[in-house]
Amino acid sequence: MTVHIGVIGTGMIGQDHIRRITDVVTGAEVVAMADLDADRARQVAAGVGARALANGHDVIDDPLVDAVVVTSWGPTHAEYVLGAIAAGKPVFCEKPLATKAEDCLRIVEAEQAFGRRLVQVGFMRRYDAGYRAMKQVIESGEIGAPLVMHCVHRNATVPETYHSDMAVQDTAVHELDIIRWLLGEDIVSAQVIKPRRTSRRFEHLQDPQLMLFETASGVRVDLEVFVNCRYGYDIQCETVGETGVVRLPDPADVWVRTASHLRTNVLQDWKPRFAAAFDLEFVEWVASVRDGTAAGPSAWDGYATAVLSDTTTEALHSGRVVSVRLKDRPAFYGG
Ligand SMILES: NC(=O)c1ccc[n+]([C@@H]2O[C@H](COP(=O)([O-])OP(=O)(O)OC[C@H]3O[C@@H](n4cnc5c(N)ncnc54)[C@H](O)[C@@H]3O)[C@@H](O)[C@H]2O)c1
Ligand SMILES: O[C@H]1[C@H](O)[C@@H](O)[C@H](O)[C@@H](O)[C@H]1O
Repeated sequence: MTVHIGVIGTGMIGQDHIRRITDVVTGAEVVAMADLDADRARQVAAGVGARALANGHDVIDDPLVDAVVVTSWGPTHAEYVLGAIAAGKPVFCEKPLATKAEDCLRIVEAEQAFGRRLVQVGFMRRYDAGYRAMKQVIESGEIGAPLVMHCVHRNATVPETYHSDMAVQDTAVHELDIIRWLLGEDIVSAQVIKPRRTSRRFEHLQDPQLMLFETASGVRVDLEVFVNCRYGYDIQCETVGETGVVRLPDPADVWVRTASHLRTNVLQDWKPRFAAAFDLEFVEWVASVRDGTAAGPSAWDGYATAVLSDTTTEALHSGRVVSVRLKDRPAFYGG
């Protein structure tokens, strides 16, 4: 059976996912799409022989659409995810699930009322081979109980519209999810330390930021977010356990020795770094839609991450250690 997909939001990542569904995933086809920019939707739709519809709700309600992909701007996600749940259709939503934690809760409640998981959130790092291998090592007990985790998230640069709160809301949000997933427990507090700012970028931006988290069992995590590091896109993660250490590998590249130098290249953005993870994410999502067995990052993960994101933003502004106030996880989500 071919899964017929409708896409809402045909901007940068929407187009990338449409290409992925069309060229990489078997057993799926994009049949309809919409964008606030109708010309853009028409152009992208023509490229894959799909229909451009007037708006996102028409995509959800289209009888030929089996499942929905939401890749519009963050503040519009909640409306479309709630619409898909009301229509009883599986929905893949790019991060964030919603920009407000209370909207994530409304989604969690609507999904439970429907009675079966329909929502998957686009935390693609869970599909990255390096992170998967690291999780396996942690869970095998080979390095003993995890004690400390060191993370780095660097972007070469960001546009001027990027502001200090986005360091957590747009960037560190990936670590907020992956830390919980790797360690299998929740984060209970957050603190943000503001180092000297880079002089190479905007006056309004606190960059870099050093975020400190504590998990329920007492693991301490430090995360450096530096979004104007200039040299490239660099993601690092190291977990220190009682009897060993496990480290995320750098993306494979050749080492060149010449003219008394040894060099290798650094990737420039997230697209090539996580291309294979995005591919696998969609292969597995389409398979789960076909089988009716949702398995990836859930609406609850989207909610927990939104609460953590709010907590960390509060910590940035207050300069204090802020406790995370999460609701109890319902049994529906494995609580
Ligand atoms: N997983 C990741 O690593 C990753 C990477 C990039 C972006 N994202 C997320 O994907 C989403 C889109 O990001 P992007 O970089 O593609 O942005 P973008 O601005 O390139 O594209 C967003 C598109 O949504 C459209 N849009 C806005 N409001 C709409 C509405 N109400 N209905 C229909 N279309 C609407 C815009 O016109 C635009 O074409 C964001 O939530 C972003 O955080 C995730
Ligand atoms: O939307 C992007 C994307 O999520 C990247 O993975 C992250 O490194 C960037 O900071 C963010 O702006």
